[in-house]
Amino acid sequence: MRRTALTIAGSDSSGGAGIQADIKTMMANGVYAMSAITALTAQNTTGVTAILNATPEFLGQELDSVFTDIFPDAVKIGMVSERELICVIAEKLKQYQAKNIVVDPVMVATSGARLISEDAIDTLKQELFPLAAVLTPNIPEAEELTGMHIEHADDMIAAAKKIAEQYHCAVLCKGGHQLNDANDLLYFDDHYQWFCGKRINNPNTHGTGCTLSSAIASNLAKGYNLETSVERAKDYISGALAAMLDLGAGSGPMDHGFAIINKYTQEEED
Ligand SMILES: Nc1ncnc2c1ncn2[C@@H]1O[C@H](COP(=O)(O)OP(=O)(O)OP(=O)(O)O)[C@@H](O)[C@H]1O
Ligand SMILES: Cc1ncc(COP(=O)(O)O)c(N)n1
Repeated sequence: MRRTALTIAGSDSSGGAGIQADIKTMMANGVYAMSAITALTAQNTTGVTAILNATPEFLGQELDSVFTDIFPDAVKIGMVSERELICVIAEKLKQYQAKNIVVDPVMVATSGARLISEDAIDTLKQELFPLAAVLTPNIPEAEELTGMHIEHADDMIAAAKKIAEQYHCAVLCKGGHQLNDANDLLYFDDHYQWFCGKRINNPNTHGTGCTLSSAIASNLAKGYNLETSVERAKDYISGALAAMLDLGAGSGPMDHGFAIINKYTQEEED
């Protein structure tokens, strides 16, 4: 039977991050994708110009519609910018006993735009983190969550441990951007494991965080354990970066469809 996954996140009009990246990733990873949209963003590869949040009532109705019909085998949570929206998500996830929850604590876009209000970060920690199977902060997010300064690989271990112990969940601290790009640290069950990838020299990294967390959720939905899901997700994102899609004037999107070459696309590609 086809496995299913739900993304609860914001829409990116340029299609490289957010809901659009999540759905493309889930499809490319072989699961049926569903969405509950928390916000519309007017955004492209150079920046975010406007954000329109869903109302908490509407988000609740989206979640009811999904959970009462096609129950997701995994849930990925991305951009949620307001406290009331976070509370509705937590309430519904508990009500429906959602499983395999991956929380990407999205705070700032690659382009620099802030995607969560300051006061919502505490609510995110209190309401959503304890429900997560795994949290996937990047280095600035891990710094914000711990108050620590992360400069070396050892700092990533210490920060991930601190977050994991505080919220009783696994933590994948992503090395991207600042430190060592392709090396991510998974802290779980009182130990850690590095997932080392080959750094791909591609400036187009818009949506890497969304893509990685959705690929992890997809693999959890298919029944893989956490370590295997992270390994497979890294393999997928490396392929999407290595395809060297080059679109837009800023940090462009990856090629989420790099692995889906079939009779409908082959003729045009040749
Ligand atoms: N140049 C690169 N080559 C290979 N892998 C990369 C590269 N840059 C990032 N990654 C990988 O992409 C994944 C996402 O990490 P990253 O730190 O970019 O997340 P993020 O900062 O949340 O992303 P974003 O905010 O851009 O969406 C990680 O597995 C990371 O190792
Ligand atoms: C709707 C939405 N969600 C998440 C991100 C973060 O992705 P990135 O940091 O790659 O811009 C984004 N830009 N837009």
